[in-house]
Amino acid sequence: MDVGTALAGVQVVKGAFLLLTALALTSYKWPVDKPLSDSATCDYIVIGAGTAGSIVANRLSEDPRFTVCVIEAGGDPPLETEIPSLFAYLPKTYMDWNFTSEDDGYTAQYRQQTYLDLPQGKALGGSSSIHHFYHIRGDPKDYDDWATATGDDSWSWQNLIPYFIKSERLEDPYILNSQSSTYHGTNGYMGITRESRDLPLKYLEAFKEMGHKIIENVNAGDTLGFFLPMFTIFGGVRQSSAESFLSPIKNRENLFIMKNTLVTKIVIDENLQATGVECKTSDGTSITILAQKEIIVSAGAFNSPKLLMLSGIGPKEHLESFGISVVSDLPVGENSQDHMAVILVHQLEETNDTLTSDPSQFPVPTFVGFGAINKTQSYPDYVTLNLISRNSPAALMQLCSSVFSLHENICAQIYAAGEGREVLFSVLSLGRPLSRGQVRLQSTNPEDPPKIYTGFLSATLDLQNYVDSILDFVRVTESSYFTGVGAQTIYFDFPNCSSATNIRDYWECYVLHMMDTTFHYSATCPMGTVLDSSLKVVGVNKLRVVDASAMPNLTSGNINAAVVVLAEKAADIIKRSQSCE
Ligand SMILES: Cc1cc2nc3c(=O)[nH]c(=O)nc-3n(C[C@H](O)[C@H](O)[C@H](O)COP(=O)(O)OP(=O)(O)OC[C@H]3O[C@@H](n4cnc5c(N)ncnc54)[C@H](O)[C@@H]3O)c2cc1C
Repeated sequence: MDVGTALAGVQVVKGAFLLLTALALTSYKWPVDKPLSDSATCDYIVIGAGTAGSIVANRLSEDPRFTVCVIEAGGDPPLETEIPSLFAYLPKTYMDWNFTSEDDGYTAQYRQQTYLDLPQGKALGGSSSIHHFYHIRGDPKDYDDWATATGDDSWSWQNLIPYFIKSERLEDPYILNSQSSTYHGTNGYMGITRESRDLPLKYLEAFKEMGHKIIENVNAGDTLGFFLPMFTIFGGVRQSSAESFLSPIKNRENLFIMKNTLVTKIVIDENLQATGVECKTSDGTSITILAQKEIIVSAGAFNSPKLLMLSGIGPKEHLESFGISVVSDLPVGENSQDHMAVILVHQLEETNDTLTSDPSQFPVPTFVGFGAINKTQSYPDYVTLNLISRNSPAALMQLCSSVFSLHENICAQIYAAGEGREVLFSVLSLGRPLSRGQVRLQSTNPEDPPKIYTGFLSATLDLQNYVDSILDFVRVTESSYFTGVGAQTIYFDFPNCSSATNIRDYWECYVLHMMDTTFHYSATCPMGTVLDSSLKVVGVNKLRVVDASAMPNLTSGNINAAVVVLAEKAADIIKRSQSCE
């Protein structure tokens, strides 16, 4: 099979899903569309019903005295978003904003196109309706650094634990009977389960032999080691924020969700107070909705800074270059962070068995590792998500070319490696990269995408840290299991790397060829500079940002759990400020 055939197969399945979507099989689950008329007034307006927006809308509408209006650019998530094994079919569809990175002369230079696809969800649930289910809170240091950046200790790991607990409904007898059960909730809205297949266990032992710990519960604060991850899957169904936080409250009378409606501008009056939003409805009509109390921007790490900038909040020079009057001169869009992925592939034992896929589970057995380069350190430098394939070259091809978009020559080599073999497909990222990107306006047209500069490897130390992390990770080939089955690291044949004279040079070159995103866009409107520690936009009243853009820094590992905890705490802050009025 070649990449073209693999992608054509994916397109056929996507086409079939599109036909199914017309039947609206799952529409009964979601809140009905409640279109608002021009000049309608709500107490709270929430822009975007993604991971964060759905949570904020749920918590604020718990108080029946207040009306909460949610304006979401996308529609209902279709059936295929619910089924865990189908995640590879969700990007590059109408549920995706289909953003791409700018060609910065460095990112993705060795791909067919010199940009990266940056999928982001456009539906109720936002990116949690298309994400990959890993539920990993990150390291305590990540949150303690939030507390330092904001000068507010309530953002520390210890002080956020009650919010993690509040959101969760964990179903895992082993963890719930262990000492770390106190870190988990069993009554929250968001169902959580854990990898239960045995296949990853031999890998955990192999990494243990190399000096890594096997961690029982990475979400309890001790992160350095390898472990079976938790997932936002429950009862075989995706636990998007829409499924978890909106579906159960779809009949609340004070909750108004307007779907397929794009917010184009935040209206800010002469007293620097946010008073409403301009939007374009599904039939193209422009209307204004007014907010009595507050506006909460939860449009995600690319669209939130774009919307602020279109509304006059952002770097003065940049806004003025588009003729936008400056309301508050802030470094919006300047601290963009993401986990750059490097794909590593190991070929293991021969096998004719193919794993039977259970649609209700994460598609393949998986394990995760947090490693440190400096072995005396107590927090991780790198994170690896590891997927196991057995005699399934087509599944590997889908990962390579559809989930990620690597060069077709590389995908062809991965396909060949997977025929009749077990393969370990690993996604390695620095937990806390130093590189920073930027989000900028392309134009003043709200329908144009923003310009996104990933900034990957712009901090030169990151490249060295990737190489050190890879060298630490691939030591596993010396373990008994790997040597026993004659495992091989796949050293791809990159023409540009032929001049590498030593292994470090080769891995440097490798990183440049095998880079992609892990979809953890964040920190573009961070607390500490753009926002204060209660997520209020500096210099503007009645306006907060609550989503991945509000993080001062990335958390190690996948970030959905961090966005959830941020939104839970934000809702509490807003409710408390209400009761003080
Ligand atoms: C492909 C993919 C895989 C991922 N895998 C994982 C994983 O396995 N584990 C993990 O922890 N994290 C994962 N993530 C990351 C995680 O899902 C996101 O970080 C998280 O969902 C971001 O939440 P958010 O609230 O900031 O934004 P989003 O959830 O993206 O929500 C933003 C919402 O705002 C809406 N919106 C935007 N602009 C406007 C506008 N102008 N008007 C109206 N509505 C608007 C959008 O349509 C969207 O619904 C993944 C992400 C992607 C894309």
